[in-house]
Amino acid sequence: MTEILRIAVQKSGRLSDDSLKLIKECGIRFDNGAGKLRAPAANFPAEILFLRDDDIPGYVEDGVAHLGIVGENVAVETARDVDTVYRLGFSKCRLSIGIPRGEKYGSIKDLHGKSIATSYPRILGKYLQDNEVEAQIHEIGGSVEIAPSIGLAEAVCDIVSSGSTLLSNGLQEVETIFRSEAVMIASRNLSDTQQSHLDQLLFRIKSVQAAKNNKYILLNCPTDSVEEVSKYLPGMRSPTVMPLATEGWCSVHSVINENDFWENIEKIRQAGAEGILVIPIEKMIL
Ligand SMILES: Nc1ncnc2c1ncn2[C@@H]1O[C@H](COP(=O)(O)OP(=O)(O)OP(=O)(O)O)[C@@H](O)[C@H]1O
Ligand SMILES: O=P(O)(O)OC[C@H]1O[C@H](OP(=O)(O)OP(=O)(O)O)[C@H](O)[C@@H]1O
Ligand SMILES: [Mg+2]
Repeated sequence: MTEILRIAVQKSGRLSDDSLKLIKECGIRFDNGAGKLRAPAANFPAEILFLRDDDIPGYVEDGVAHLGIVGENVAVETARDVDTVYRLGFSKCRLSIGIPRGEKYGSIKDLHGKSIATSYPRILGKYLQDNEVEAQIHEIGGSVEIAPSIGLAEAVCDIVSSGSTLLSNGLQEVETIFRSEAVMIASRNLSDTQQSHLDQLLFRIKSVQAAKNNKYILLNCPTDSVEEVSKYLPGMRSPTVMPLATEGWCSVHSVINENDFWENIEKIRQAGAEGILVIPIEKMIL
């Protein structure tokens, strides 16, 4: 068995750019020249395969690819025997039911006896079954939102992000049945060596994501305020505090989480901080 990791990514589509960016941010270099469907990594025991996203779970199940990056919607719909090893946080979208705009909608029960066009018959079928609704599922490969306007079905179930595709096809979103983001899936029969390569890769991904979720912050504050300011800047262990040349003032350095950023910045300012600088972090090793 080959000991390198074959990582399958979408060749061209919504997942492609972010998947390749993530691999590159993990320090893995490869040459993906135009039209190339396989690219060996120069500095990691891996090879990148460029495939149709729907095919990726099957390749990973068969062990032809060892890892894959797909939307969770595809991972669940294809129902292959693979492990979801990491949620990657990009390509967030939802699978929703849409009906012609202006039509009345009370609950999913309203779809009883109707026909619904979708590329996700398994996820939709389970949702309908769980809600004891009997509807006719009409499976189509794409351009699903066109279905009601050409008389193919009375409702649709497709991916929604901004909602603009539904809107421009005269549809309204009435029910969200699944929330998705890109996930990394892995084959269930990796060798010990491949598992250790995967552990290394996941460690790098976590470091990249931690860096994205945090900022490095530097500020000046009166020495008397250091304790109050530090309450909002726990940092990785505790903030670094250094005296300024101006007596009675300090410089405080720390890390601040993106989610708490605006709320904490306001409190830090009220505590007397000034000259606040916020700098992106490239990697963060936890
Ligand atoms: N509008 C969107 N916003 C965010 N994520 C999306 C959006 N549309 C799709 N996705 C996510 O990206 C994945 C790939 O979408 P894309 O439209 O590129 O697939 P595709 O047309 O089936 O591609 P392929 O040609 O590889 O089969 C989807 O399975 C979903 O997880
Ligand atoms: O809510 P929105 O922001 O409009 O996004 C939803 C649309 O995005 C996807 O299609 P995509 O544009 O990737 O084209 P495709 O149908 O060729 O895959 C999806 O199939 C929807 O049609
Ligand atoms: Mg596809």
